[in-house]
Amino acid sequence: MAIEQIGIIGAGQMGGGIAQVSALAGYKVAIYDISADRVEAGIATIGGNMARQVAGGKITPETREAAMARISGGSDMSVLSEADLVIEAATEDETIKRKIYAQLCPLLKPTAIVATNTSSLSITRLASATDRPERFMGIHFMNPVPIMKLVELVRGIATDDPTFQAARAYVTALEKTITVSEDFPAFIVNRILLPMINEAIYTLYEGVGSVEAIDTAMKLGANHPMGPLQLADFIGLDTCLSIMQVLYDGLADSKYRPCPLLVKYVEAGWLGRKTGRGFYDYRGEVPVPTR
Ligand SMILES: CC(=O)CC(=O)SCCNC(=O)CCNC(=O)[C@H](O)C(C)(C)COP(=O)(O)OP(=O)(O)OC[C@H]1O[C@@H](n2cnc3c(N)ncnc32)[C@H](O)[C@@H]1OP(=O)(O)O
Ligand SMILES: NC(=O)C1=CN([C@@H]2O[C@H](COP(=O)(O)OP(=O)(O)OC[C@H]3O[C@@H](n4cnc5c(N)ncnc54)[C@H](OP(=O)(O)O)[C@@H]3O)[C@@H](O)[C@H]2O)C=CC1
Repeated sequence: MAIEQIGIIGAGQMGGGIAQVSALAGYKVAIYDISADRVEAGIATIGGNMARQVAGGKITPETREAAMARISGGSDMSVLSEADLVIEAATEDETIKRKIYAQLCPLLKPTAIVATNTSSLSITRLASATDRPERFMGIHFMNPVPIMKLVELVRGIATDDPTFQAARAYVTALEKTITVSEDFPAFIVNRILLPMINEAIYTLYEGVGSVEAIDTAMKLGANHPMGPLQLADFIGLDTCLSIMQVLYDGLADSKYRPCPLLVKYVEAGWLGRKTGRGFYDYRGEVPVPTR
């Protein structure tokens, strides 16, 4: 089926990024979040990010204006009722996602496809919380969406071929590269990346190195664009912890045990950049390590 309108659930960093690239590729986009303020702030951030793209010569001011005009949103879920493809990018919590699908499905066109941007959760299990498991799958973008080239596509056990092909056509129109992953905990990228980040947090926890030493070591010693603790703050420590918990529970192997220090940061509400504090404190002019 042809996809023209995209619905996005969650106006956070991922929902905003997916809305941005979709609107720039010519799709009409409706964003839903629980609070109208959150939707407004999300759309303002997209405007700011597109302004950076204009300043960098990546897009013209006219392209930005036309893309912004294709984006709308609200805190009433009915804003998604005309969507051909809804991409859920709400908090990485299975209970939240299941509640969203229960509310969403009755509002949708029968032909609409529902996708999740989950970082780790079982696509098959999430599909079973919808009225359309055959038209449900994982479309997993990477952060920051406008920059990262990769999108993982993940079928659930019931996903049908037209759904998979429609998702493939949509991601191709965004000029992203696709990898296909089987439906196992955290798929490919996060199965490999998150244990590395968790190990960096253990390295800090055990006093092997400071925040700065660990990040400098991996930036200059392994040529990573960001140090693992900087990247954890960028992803969001709540999301990192959820992914480790899904790996630990789903694969039943103690090597995935979330570091207690990661748990402590999340319990403190120090979730990284999005809350102003994580392994670094972002509230001043330059990020300052918190340990
Ligand atoms: C958790 C999951 O489920 C899966 C995941 O996503 S895991 C996380 C995967 N992501 C990563 O590993 C990211 C690692 N980090 C990087 O690749 C880089 O540090 C980075 C691309 C994020 C930033 O690169 P940088 O060179 O340090 O920063 P910066 O100069 O600010 O940005 C580079 C360019 O991207 C642009 N940019 C960054 N974020 C942007 C956004 N949201 N929208 C538009 N443009 C953006 C900047 O404007 C800049 O453009 P110019 O080159 O034209 O100036
Ligand atoms: N961060 C990353 O690097 C990546 C994350 N992902 C996945 O994308 C999804 C979103 O992550 P991310 O954008 O980082 O998270 P954020 O915390 O930035 O955004 C999540 C958004 O969902 C909203 N939300 C919470 N509950 C509901 C609800 N019931 N209905 C609608 N919206 C809701 C939140 O609102 P409020 O703030 O008010 O709670 C927030 O605006 C997660 O599944 C995550 O695993 C995938 C790839 C990369």
